[in-house]
Order: sequence, then C-alpha cells, then structure tokens
Amino acid sequence: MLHPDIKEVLYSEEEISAVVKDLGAQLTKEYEGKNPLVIGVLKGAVMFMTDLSRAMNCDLELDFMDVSSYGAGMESSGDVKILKDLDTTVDGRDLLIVEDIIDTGRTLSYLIEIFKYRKAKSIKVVTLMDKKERRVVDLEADYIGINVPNEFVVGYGLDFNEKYRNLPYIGILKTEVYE
Ligand SMILES: O=P(O)(O)OC[C@H]1O[C@H](OP(=O)(O)OP(=O)(O)O)[C@H](O)[C@@H]1O
Ligand code: HPA
Ligand SMILES: [Mg+2]
Repeated sequence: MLHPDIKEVLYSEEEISAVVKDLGAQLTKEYEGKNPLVIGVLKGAVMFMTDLSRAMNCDLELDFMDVSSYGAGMESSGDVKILKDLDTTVDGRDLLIVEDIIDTGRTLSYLIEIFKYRKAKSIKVVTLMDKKERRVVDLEADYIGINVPNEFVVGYGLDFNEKYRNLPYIGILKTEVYE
C-alpha cells in the first residue's frame, strides 16, 4: 500500500531490484580477483549497500562511514562532518564508496579527499541515484543506477527528517508534508 505522504512512486521495488542486480554484475567484473573494501555512507546507503553487496559475486569487505552535511532539513549546509569513521585502514586498499544519492556532490568530494590522503590504492564510486542538476562540486560517479529529476525523493534508505527510509520503493513527497 502506498504511504499517504507519497505523491508519486518514481521507482518500484522491482525496478530498483533490477538496477541493483545490473550494477552488481558490473562490479563483479570490476573487482574480479580483488578484495575491495566496500564503504557504505550512513544512513541513506544502507538498503542499497546490503542489496548491492549480495549482487556482487566476488570477495569483499564491508565497512561504514557516517558523515553529515544536511542536518534535519532538505538543504545541504555545505559543512561536512565525520560522525563515525571507518574501522578499517584504507592504505593500499581498493575502495568502493556506496552512496544512495549524489546531490550537490559535497559529501562525496569530502570522502574522496579523505581516502586519497589516507593513501587508498584505488577509489571508485557507485551511486543508486544521481541528481546531476543540483551539483555544486564537479564530480562524476563511476557507476550510476538511475538519473533522477530535481525532486526531493524518499524511500529505500532516503529520508525526510529521518522518516520514510523503510519504504521499499523510491517516491516523491507530497509538498504539504514539508511546507
Ligand atoms: O551530494 P550531497 O549534497 O552531499 O548529498 C548526498 C548525501 O546526502 C544524503 O545524506 P545525509 O547527509 O542527509 O545523511 P543520511 O544518509 O543519514 O540521510 C545522502 O544520503 C548522501 O549521502
Ligand atoms: O532527494 C533527496 N532525498 C533525501 N535525501 C537527500 N539528500 C540529498 N538529496 C536527497
Ligand atoms: Mg538524508
């Protein structure tokens, strides 16, 4: 049943699943014979990361990083902070950063800078969604699932005020919910 706050479903559970399987197959090839450290950016990427890693048929390790630039609202503050760091040393490792969405690009550019400084061997980025229209930092993911329009989307990990992360689909909120 559709959540009453959702105006429109952009991507159904089935559509997301097909996109994730396709990305998993591409990444299986990318990391054949390697042991990448797959880094999920909390909390939005959690659903995508758990499904994507199961679609990757290669050896890998999982870790998480929590950074914040948004606070509670819909606008990025531009000031990125580390809330939880990795448990793993990245020196000499092949890193795959997993994002649910790239918007301004600030979160990712910050993470990439940190991992370069920490001497990662390689850094690739996979994002389920890319909202290119909103970019303020010049940055392109290596693997993109879906190009999304400039709308605030929720579900499958993405929130508004911490709500809607558990919706199995990706949808657009009704304007009266946030106005
Ligand atoms: O490209 P940007 O403008 O930096 O935006 C993208 C980031 O913002 C969201 O996370 P948020 O900081 O809201 O935390 P959350 O994942 O816990 O919701 C999203 O999950 C990305 O990580
Ligand atoms: O469209 C979005 N929805 C939820 N969180 C987000 N963080 C950046 N863009 C979005
Ligand atoms: Mg968020």
